[in-house]
Amino acid sequence: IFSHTSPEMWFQGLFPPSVCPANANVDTFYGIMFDAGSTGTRIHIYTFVQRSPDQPLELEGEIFESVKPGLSAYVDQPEKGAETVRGLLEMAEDAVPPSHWKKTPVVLKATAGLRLLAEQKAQALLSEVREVFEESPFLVPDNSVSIMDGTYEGILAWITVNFLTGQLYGQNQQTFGILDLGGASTQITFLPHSKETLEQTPVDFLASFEMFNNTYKLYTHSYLGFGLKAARLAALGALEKEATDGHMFRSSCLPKQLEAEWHFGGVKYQYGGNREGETGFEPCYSEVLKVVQGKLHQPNEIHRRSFYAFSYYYDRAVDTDLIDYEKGGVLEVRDFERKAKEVCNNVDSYSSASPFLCMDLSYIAALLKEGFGFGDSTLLQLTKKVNNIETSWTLGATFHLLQLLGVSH
Ligand SMILES: O=c1[nH]cnc2c1ncn2[C@@H]1O[C@H](COP(=O)(O)OP(=O)(O)O)[C@@H](O)[C@H]1O
Ligand SMILES: [Ca+2]
Repeated sequence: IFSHTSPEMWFQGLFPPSVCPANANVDTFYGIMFDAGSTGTRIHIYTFVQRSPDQPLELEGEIFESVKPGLSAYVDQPEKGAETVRGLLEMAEDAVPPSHWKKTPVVLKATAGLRLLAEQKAQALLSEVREVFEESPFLVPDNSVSIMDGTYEGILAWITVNFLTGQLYGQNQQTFGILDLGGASTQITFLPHSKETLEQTPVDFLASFEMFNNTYKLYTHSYLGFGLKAARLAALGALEKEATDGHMFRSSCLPKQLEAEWHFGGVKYQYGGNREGETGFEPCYSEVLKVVQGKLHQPNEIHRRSFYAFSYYYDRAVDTDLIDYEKGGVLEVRDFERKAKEVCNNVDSYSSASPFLCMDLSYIAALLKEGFGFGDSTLLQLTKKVNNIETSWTLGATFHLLQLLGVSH
């Protein structure tokens, strides 16, 4: 059982915690969770305190670091890929006191980038990472390096957000749905209230689990290939083609005169603007529409639920000044479309930021509206951190891990 106290409250006493006599029994626990995403690898080192043996663990803080590119970029150099993990793990040796190393678990879960690789290549990468873990001074549980099922990605991120916003304990639980837009996959997760949703939803979109003495039945799905970067390739038509080498993929979403190269998942792509043809929002939107139209399940109930959105929803909103990088903010779905029009109809003046900005914003608008079926005026809470903790599935995964290891109940 966990509870979350905001950091401000811990320092209300007269004494800092370390010298306060009442804290003499406080136990500290650490948990190390790696997120091997399609665009980068990240380490989350969580600190928990337990004030007395019968009290729940409290989340005290997080240390976060990341490297790019992700493991899948090292598809043919697994050892080099594992070295990036070693570098991050060395940070954990500084963050966790040596006396705690042996009982601090370290786990890595890979998401869509590795799901898309050939099984053998993905396993080679994971086995190199396993060796790095075994050489470390930390506790390496069984199955500590794996590819995570997309269903868990959504559930665990939902747990993180609702835990951090205080919706999983106490009275007045009003949970939030979550929208995560990664590089290679995207997740939608919420707690349905209506019987119709449960009846009209394919069974593999529903997941039951128990936590904090409650049973939850969530609507959740991970769409592989619908992350922002995978969507770029789909819009460019680069996924249908067998041989990408030497072929120039053109799009009306890109600056007319642009010609460039791009590496993703270990493959090189050449792409460019529509030199002869049209550019701008209208033709671009119809390109990205083809990527999502009719391909996603549209639960009616999303119109009546509130959603937190993060990852690339957040990053692209920051890039176009829709929200502040530190503070985040609340947006309407239509704000993404409005920005997409602005950027796409002026694509040359924005291309220094990223030549893909018009395509990315158009895709986000299309995904939300035509993919999931959100209305123009649906409000989205854009958030990167809550109480200074990253909104990532990694916290939910760490809870689950500590529970399995019997550190908490
Ligand atoms: O801890 C985090 N907090 C917030 N955003 C994160 C965190 N880790 C990754 N992201 C975001 O996730 C996006 C990249 O997706 P990722 O590389 O995880 O692809 P995938 O989920 O498809 O494997 C980026 O927008 C990045 O900012
Ligand atoms: Ca991710």
